[in-house]
Amino acid sequence: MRKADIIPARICTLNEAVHRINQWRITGKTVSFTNGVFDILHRGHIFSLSQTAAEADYLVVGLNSDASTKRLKGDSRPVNDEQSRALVLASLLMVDMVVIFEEDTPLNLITTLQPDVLVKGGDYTLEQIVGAKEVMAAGGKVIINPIVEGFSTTGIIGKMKS
Ligand SMILES: Nc1ncnc2c1ncn2[C@@H]1O[C@H](COP(=O)(O)OP(=O)(O)OP(=O)(O)O)[C@@H](O)[C@H]1O
Ligand SMILES: O=P(O)(O)O[C@@H]1O[C@H]([C@H](O)CO)[C@@H](O)[C@H](O)[C@@H]1O
Repeated sequence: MRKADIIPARICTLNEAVHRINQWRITGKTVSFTNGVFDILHRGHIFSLSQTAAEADYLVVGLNSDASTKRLKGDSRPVNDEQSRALVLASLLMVDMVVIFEEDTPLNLITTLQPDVLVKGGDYTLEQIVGAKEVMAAGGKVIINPIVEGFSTTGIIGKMKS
């Protein structure tokens, strides 16, 4: 498959994701998962995605839809629409799959995909990480990656406004 075709092919519906992950699992591969809005990509995202990718054979990213993002981060967000954010994530070397979710949280996505490793950034405590209990109950691992200080989408927007 040409590189240009590989990138959009990484953006999956939930059903496509279940099927593809089952294929990966048949060959004994492991899956790590992280989720977020990933609105204006920055080096903190790259660090978090790289940390998550390093934990398993394949990296799946749960991406908040535009409607979910608005409920979570306010009406002025996202800056970039869900298809654009999905394409940017899918174009990253360490990302193997992107699944957009409409809900307020990725709980249904996580319990459906049952990743071996769930990773979130240090802006969350273990108790705050949606899906952590379920992943650990299924024998998986939950990792909180350090925060790269000084990098956030909100901060970038603020700098652009000032
Ligand atoms: N500076 C950072 N260092 C490490 N991880 C980060 C950093 N910023 C965000 N992350 C992680 O990246 C994922 C996506 O976070 P998100 O899209 O909310 O980024 P953000 O820059 O914090 O956005 P916003 O400013 O809109 O809240 C989350 O797992 C979050 O923990
Ligand atoms: O980009 P964010 O704000 O880091 O991503 C949110 O993460 C929430 C987190 O998983 C809670 O434990 C999640 O509930 C929310 O939908 C966003 O993905």
